[in-house]
Amino acid sequence: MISLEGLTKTYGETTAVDALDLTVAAGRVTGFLGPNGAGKSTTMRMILGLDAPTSGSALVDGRPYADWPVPLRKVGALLDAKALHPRRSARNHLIAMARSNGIPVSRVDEVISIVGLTTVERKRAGQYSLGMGQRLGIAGALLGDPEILMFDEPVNGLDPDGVRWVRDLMRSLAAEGRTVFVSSHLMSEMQLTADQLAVIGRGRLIADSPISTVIAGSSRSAVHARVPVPADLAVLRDRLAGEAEQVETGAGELIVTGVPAERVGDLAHELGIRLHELRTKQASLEEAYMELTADSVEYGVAVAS
Ligand SMILES: Nc1ncnc2c1ncn2[C@@H]1O[C@H](COP(=O)(O)OP(=O)(O)OP(=O)(O)O)[C@@H](O)[C@H]1O
Repeated sequence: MISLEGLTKTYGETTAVDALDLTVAAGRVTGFLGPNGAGKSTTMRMILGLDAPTSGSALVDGRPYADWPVPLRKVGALLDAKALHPRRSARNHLIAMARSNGIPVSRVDEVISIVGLTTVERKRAGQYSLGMGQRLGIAGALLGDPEILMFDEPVNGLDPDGVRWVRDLMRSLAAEGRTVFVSSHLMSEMQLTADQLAVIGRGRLIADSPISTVIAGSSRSAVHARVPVPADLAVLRDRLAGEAEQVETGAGELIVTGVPAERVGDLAHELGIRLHELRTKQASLEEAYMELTADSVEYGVAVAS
């Protein structure tokens, strides 16, 4: 488990992370989302003790990362896949990491095989493609067989096969009961990978909810009710107007937000109105995310109105 309490980091005038309270639980994948510059990497760096908080705390299983006797066995992280010695082979890089953390070299062979780098393990890291570097970074994160894993943009540069592999890996790590905390800008991928979402903007927490709640909360998630008799459509619309967030009338249908399909169905039944279709159209995570962060985008492009 990762616990952030009042976590704050300022760099001069910039508040990168602003009084963040967040618990990242074990046994699920928590997606860490937010626009560029929102403070995701800074938060992850503070969890690993690479940056000191200005105030507040970041604890892993109740203690600061550096207080664990062998931190790499507690938390494995991929923060910057390019932070490698270019002349060192993947194998030697991992052996050096293993030795300095008291991890047996046999584990190096295991993780190289898990990430699929066996055929290139003796090649210098400087000659690796972006995707191979990501795989090596993930191997480093897995080296200590840690309970907690953090990945900053792990699918950057991976081909579709690699993206799927990372998704399956994260799901299986969480299924083993580990804490998986992963940042990404790829919403379609997060929708397939994460159980829980922590969304930040300008260093502040915007949402901390199951992914289904984030999607259900979007105004793009709506109930569509097809009503064959126009007079009935108007009656049902007027009845819903009092309790729905929004009721729009389309061609022979009502589009209702803020009221579940069950309620629309029950009301139609009470009013003796026939429905030919009643369905919930879910927003995509991308749509929900764009709404949530609309006020927090710092580096957006001005749109002509
Ligand atoms: N070492 C530093 N010195 C000064 N400012 C910094 C430093 N590190 C980060 N910042 C600033 O802190 C803010 C948060 O940056 P951070 O890299 O944590 O955001 P992020 O959410 O990871 O962004 P991205 O999605 O673009 O990677 C930004 O305004 C950034 O410019």
